Amino acid sequence: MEHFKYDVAVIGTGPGGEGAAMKAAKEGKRVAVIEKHRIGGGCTHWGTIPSKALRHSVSRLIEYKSAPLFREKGGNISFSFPEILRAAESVIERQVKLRSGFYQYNNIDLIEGTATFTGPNQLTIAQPNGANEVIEANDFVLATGSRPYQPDDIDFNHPRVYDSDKILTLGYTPRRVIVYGAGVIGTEYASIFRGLGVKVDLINNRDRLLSFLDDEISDALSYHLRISGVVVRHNETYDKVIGGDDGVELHLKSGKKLKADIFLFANGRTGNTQNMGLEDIGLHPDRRGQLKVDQDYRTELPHIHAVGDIIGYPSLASAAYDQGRFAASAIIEGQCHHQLVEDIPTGIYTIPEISSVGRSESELTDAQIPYEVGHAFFKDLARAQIAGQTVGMLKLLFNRDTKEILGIHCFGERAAEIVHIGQAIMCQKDGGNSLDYFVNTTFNYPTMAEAYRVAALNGLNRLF
Ligand SMILES: Cc1cc2nc3c(=O)[nH]c(=O)nc-3n(C[C@H](O)[C@H](O)[C@H](O)COP(=O)(O)OP(=O)(O)OC[C@H]3O[C@@H](n4cnc5c(N)ncnc54)[C@H](O)[C@@H]3O)c2cc1C
Ligand SMILES: NC(=O)c1ccc[n+]([C@@H]2O[C@H](COP(=O)([O-])OP(=O)(O)OC[C@H]3O[C@@H](n4cnc5c(N)ncnc54)[C@H](O)[C@@H]3O)[C@@H](O)[C@H]2O)c1
Repeated sequence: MEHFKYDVAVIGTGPGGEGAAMKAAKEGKRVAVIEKHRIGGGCTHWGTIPSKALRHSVSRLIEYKSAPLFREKGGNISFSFPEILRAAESVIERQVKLRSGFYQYNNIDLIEGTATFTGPNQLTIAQPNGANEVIEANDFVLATGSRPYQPDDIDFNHPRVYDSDKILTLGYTPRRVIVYGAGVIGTEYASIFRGLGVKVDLINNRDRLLSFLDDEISDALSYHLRISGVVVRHNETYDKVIGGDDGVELHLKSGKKLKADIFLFANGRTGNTQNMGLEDIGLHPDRRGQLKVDQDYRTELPHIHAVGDIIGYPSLASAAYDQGRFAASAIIEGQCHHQLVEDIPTGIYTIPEISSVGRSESELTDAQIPYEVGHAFFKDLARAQIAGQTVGMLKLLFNRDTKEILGIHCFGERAAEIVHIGQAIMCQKDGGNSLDYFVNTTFNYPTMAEAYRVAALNGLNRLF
């Protein structure tokens, strides 16, 4: 039987799938995209977008409560978790509408259903109406994302036990939450719940928070989470989680016991590669559901590419979109002419927000690179004082001989935006990457960007 044949079939409409589909369609390929849920992927529905929208509502609430002008007027504003969820849902709907349009305008066939390989060049798509559609394609891009890792010994069906997907169904504001896992997801959700006034225990199975960050930034996060009221416990591992009618108990291997209204497990993710017939065509995901790819995002089968969370690091929406485009260009041109930037920026939406690009102090010390440090504290910037956002710091690490910027580390309001100013200078070639830029340029005043001038001068003053 003849099946409909495409040049490229993309599975998943998260950032990875979207990047691949758009690039292939723009280059004139006949493209099909298969999605089992709704357009936008985990990024829009369970990951980046909802968590950032929740965090935005909470940080505005904190800002309102701490602004002297509003405090003088009185009025005790508070939000429930379902209320901030509703605000997030409205963003999700706008994203779905926007992204659906992209597929339509670019004449991409969108097929609703779950895709399984039934041959090296064939997909069978189980559709919601029970029908199966079979399509064939010359090339494939797998962009099926990831899901929360769920260890077998924790009962995620218990109504008080949540992961980062299920938490988006929580219908009330708990009084007390245990967040297990102090990676990016755990620390972001700890900030969200604490900002709502919920008592939070954050359990970390390592010895510091987000150890990939510069130590000073990681210490600042610990300090600010702690003074906001989050109880952070390091070097702990769960022994068992017991869900009851009136609460959930966490028993730690160290012998400690904690009780809360809900338990949020946020410790790791697994790639969505199961039940896709991959093994039948010769592709074998590892124990975390991830696939290996080469520099052109090709799996072991050269006509099947994989991007985004299913290939592991960096597992970011930002990177997944680029990877999708690169994979499509490899299909079209035979190889990728671009790669992800070497220094992938980090944007962590805790309260305070964190962002960095480039190397940390300990990495530079280990590499024996002679660097110097320039600091700017938000409390000393006019714009931060006006905005009442005085918690934060920008730190520039630069080569003391060449003044080349080696690392930018920031925490505080809008850190994830601020870091990109420095990133643009850092990636200049032929001497363009120099601290001097920030001293010799004129900044708008008052701005947060001015932090670069302050930090650069601070650093230069340390040279002798
Ligand atoms: C709580 C949380 C917060 C995050 N915050 C950030 C952040 O602030 N910044 C950032 O850059 N990244 C963030 N991330 C990571 C980011 O969301 C992911 O890296 C990104 O979504 C990965 O994109 P993707 O295209 O690989 O997959 P996804 O966005 O997960 O999309 C995969 C899609 O494939 C579909 N699919 C799966 N299997 C099939 C199948 N067999 N057939 C058809 N369709 C299928 C799924 O339904 C889904 O729609 C966060 C993640 C989480 C969980
Ligand atoms: N602001 C952001 O950029 C942002 C926010 C949230 C999440 N994310 C992305 O989501 C990813 C997941 O975050 P996280 O906080 O859950 O985890 P994490 O990456 O910090 O990992 C937590 C721990 O779980 C382990 N682990 C991971 N997957 C596992 C698996 N399948 N089985 C067993 N152990 C596993 C890891 O080794 C680690 O010890 C991050 O890597 C990040 O890229 C990004």
